[in-house]
Amino acid sequence: MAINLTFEQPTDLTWWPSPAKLNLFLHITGRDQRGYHLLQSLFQILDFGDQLAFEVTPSGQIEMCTDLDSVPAQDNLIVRAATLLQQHTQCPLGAKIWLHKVLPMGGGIGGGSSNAATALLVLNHLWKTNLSLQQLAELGLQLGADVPIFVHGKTAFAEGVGEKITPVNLASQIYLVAFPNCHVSTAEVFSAPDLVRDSAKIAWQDYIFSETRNDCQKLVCERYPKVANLLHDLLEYAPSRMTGTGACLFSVFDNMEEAEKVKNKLPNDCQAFITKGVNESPLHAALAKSEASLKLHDN
Ligand SMILES: C[C@@](CO)(OP(=O)(O)O)[C@H](O)COP(=O)(O)OP(=O)(O)OC[C@H]1O[C@@H](n2ccc(N)nc2=O)[C@H](O)[C@@H]1O
Ligand SMILES: Nc1ncnc2c1ncn2[C@@H]1O[C@H](COP(=O)(O)OP(=O)(O)O)[C@@H](O)[C@H]1O
Repeated sequence: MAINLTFEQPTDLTWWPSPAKLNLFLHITGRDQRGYHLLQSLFQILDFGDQLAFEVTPSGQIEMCTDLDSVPAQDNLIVRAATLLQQHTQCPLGAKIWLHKVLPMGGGIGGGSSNAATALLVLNHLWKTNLSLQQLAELGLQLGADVPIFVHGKTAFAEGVGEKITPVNLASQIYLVAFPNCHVSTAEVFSAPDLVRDSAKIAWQDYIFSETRNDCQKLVCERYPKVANLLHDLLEYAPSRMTGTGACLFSVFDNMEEAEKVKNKLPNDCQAFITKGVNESPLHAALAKSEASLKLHDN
């Protein structure tokens, strides 16, 4: 059973990264038999995100410690990921899991999916359940289309509903990510009759930011004036676009100073952060370090 415990941050546990992503472009190229939208998208992993801490317990219980009141424990993607891994591997162990949330939820920056991937990867490590990245990605796909991207932990070109992944190396750029203080439901966007669904397929090698789009952006801007207004402001300063099905927007910069100047001009009620794009998830770097140190201790 999953329960929410009082939020008390541990001081002596390792905090594991759970990074955000951007969709540098998002083209809708059709639909599959279920009606799900077939996409082409460039997922950029960011060096910024939530953090999770884990304590392995012998009880078999999954316990969530968070002040995130809006999501009941049993619906939390972290608990769902832990339970899925536990059931799939018949692992008798449990875990107490702390979440330090900084990413806006339902903003198209993948916070929930990333949290699920961090839970799968770290518990697989701590419980020694030894599933491969591919097996974890397949489990993760049951929780959400973007979970496999975060499990593989590479900036990547994705097709299908996000499960066909080709890692790509992008030059690191600086991103200002801004949340227009409104939530856009993915289901609402994908059920809109006037959504563009017939973009021509491209080869990712041909990717140039200015020649790609987010096919959901026009529709979201028409329905959500807050998104349209913030995008209008950002476009005055830098190349800018919506990520995922919104509502977050991002602007691309060559350096932190320029990004900082624009961030300072944003309205006060607009949550925003500046970070750099990375080709490998900070979680994978942390896991590699931890596994290497375990091997050192074993020898
Ligand atoms: C389009 C992306 C790009 O990153 O948007 P964001 O969620 O990040 O904004 C994601 O792949 C979103 O995937 P995910 O976040 O798992 O979608 P869900 O919330 O499960 O989808 C809600 C509903 O949207 C529809 N849906 C979702 C994904 C998809 N490729 N086609 C769809 O038609 C389905 O009806 C689904 O029931
Ligand atoms: N650990 C979690 N973090 C964020 N959202 C979660 C979590 N668990 C469940 N959810 C639910 O998933 C939804 C989508 O979250 P998120 O991944 O942050 O958005 P998006 O897919 O738009 O990037 C949230 O609105 C929330 O109801």
